[in-house]
Amino acid sequence: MRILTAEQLSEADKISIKKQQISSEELMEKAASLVFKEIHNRLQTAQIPIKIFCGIGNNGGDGLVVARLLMEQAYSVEVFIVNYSDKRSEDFLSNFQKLKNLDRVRPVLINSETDFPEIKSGDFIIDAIFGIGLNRPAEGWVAKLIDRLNESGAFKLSIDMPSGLFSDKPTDPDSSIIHADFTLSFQTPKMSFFLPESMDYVGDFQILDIGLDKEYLAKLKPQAVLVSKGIAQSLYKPRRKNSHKGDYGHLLISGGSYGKMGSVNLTATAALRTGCGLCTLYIPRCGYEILQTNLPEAMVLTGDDQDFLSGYPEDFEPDGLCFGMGAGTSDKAKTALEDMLKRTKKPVLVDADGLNILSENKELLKLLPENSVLTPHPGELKRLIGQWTDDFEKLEKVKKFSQKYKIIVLVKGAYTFIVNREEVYINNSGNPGMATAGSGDVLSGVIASLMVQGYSPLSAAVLGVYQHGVSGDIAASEKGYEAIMASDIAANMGIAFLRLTESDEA
Ligand SMILES: NC(=O)C1=CN([C@@H]2O[C@H](COP(=O)(O)OP(=O)(O)OC[C@H]3O[C@@H](n4cnc5c(N)ncnc54)[C@H](O)[C@@H]3O)[C@@H](O)[C@H]2O)[C@@H](O)CC1
Ligand SMILES: Nc1ncnc2c1ncn2[C@@H]1O[C@H](COP(=O)(O)OP(=O)(O)O)[C@@H](O)[C@H]1O
Ligand SMILES: [K+]
Repeated sequence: MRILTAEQLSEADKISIKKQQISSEELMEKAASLVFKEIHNRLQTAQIPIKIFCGIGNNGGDGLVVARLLMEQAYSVEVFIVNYSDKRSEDFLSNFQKLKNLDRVRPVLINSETDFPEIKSGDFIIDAIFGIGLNRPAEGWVAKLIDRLNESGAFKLSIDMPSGLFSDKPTDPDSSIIHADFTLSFQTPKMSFFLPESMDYVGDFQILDIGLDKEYLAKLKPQAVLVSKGIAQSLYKPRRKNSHKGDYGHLLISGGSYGKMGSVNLTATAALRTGCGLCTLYIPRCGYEILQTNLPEAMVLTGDDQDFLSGYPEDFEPDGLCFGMGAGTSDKAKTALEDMLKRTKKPVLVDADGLNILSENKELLKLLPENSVLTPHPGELKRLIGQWTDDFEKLEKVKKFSQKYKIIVLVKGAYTFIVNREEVYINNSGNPGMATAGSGDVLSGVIASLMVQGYSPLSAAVLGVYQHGVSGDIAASEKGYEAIMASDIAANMGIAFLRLTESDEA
């Protein structure tokens, strides 16, 4: 699914109306009917008090259509017009008239704080105040109304956008924004749904296909692409019957230090569970017995130092390299990274302390082979690219950084962003149970394993992040969020690949 801006979407509305020879009112009726169906499916005519707050633009128009359709099914509906301006949109006005014609309803105009209705925690609120037309933060009594709705404890369903939230630019966190429990959004998800600063306003969300012109939408340059199972399936390369371990690549994982050998174990386990043919670990001496005992499938080479990573194995030509987990940032580890980068022309994956070493020694960034993959979490990212003022600026900085060094950069989080120059992918699989020590180490193993199996670094990153999340979701369904350990994410990778190749009907 492609993420488009408010501007692109309103242009697409216009083009679709023209091409499909329908009126904008008909498009609104269609869009709002989809919202109504979702509500009706869930409520099944339950007589809970529904309070619909409508602005005076087209988002408000949607709310009016939903109100009418709910009333036709004998729901208990009260409609409030958030009358902040007299510049009502045409489609708002015609739907306002249609609603008044029902004569079972008297929409209440809210013109100031004194008109606010009482809102009880058992109410069901439909928020149709502002949609993608928001052009400044909510102010005055409208802001107070939003605050009041938030404080009410009532369930809040937002149409298209939580009111007060911008779709594709930063929103001032001190402004008033609906804290939706659920958002039903039209045609495509919006960028702010995925950014850590704004995702909490959206609640769970669902996208409703309102039938905008597919041909036109396909031509638009998206802000980002949401990674779906379909995309992951299109990247997947099935294993051939006529193949042997040499066909699936030899990965060298370099990391670890005294007390942190577990990270290498996790990365290597994940890499082997993701199908690389051979896996060699390059580690400090203290890890030799640990890893040879724990993971017989991996081969182990050690450097000269007992506790820290040092040097780089002589006469060794793996198909790909993964550096950094548990490595520490000692001078020896820095030299180990430098030696590795000087010896390889193939894209590498750098994670964890490898990233911290790059942050402290920026000259090493120039040694990264083209299309190398960096996998920072926000803390590591900050050290690499510097502070940002908001999530949109962060994304722009990451794009520039990716362009400058010709590399692929992940921004890990609840939604992981995969940035390849101007191109952005957003991953939607995974769950909060994965916020646990070592799950990033597992991710590195998964991506690096795919890289040595002949996937391009970008495909490996997109498919790897998606599969990592699916594997975490399988672990969550078996164990619950709290009990997930990083090793469970690695352990479920096989099932995640089985799921990937299953058709959805199955
Ligand atoms: N035919 C269409 O264009 C369709 C539009 N749809 C709905 O239309 C919405 C967009 O409608 P609009 O463009 O009318 O905009 P909105 O309804 O989102 O906002 C209403 C108007 O309020 C004004 N405004 C913005 N920020 C404000 C603020 N902080 N305080 C006071 N006034 C402010 C703006 O002038 C804006 O046009 C979408 O989110 C969606 O819900 C859907 O019905 C699908 C079809
Ligand atoms: N709330 C969440 N929802 C989905 N995925 C998450 C969540 N929290 C963390 N993750 C995933 O878990 C991994 C954590 O990586 P990282 O912070 O590097 O952990 P560690 O350093 O302990 O290995 C990332 O891939 C991230 O996307
Ligand atoms: K809204």
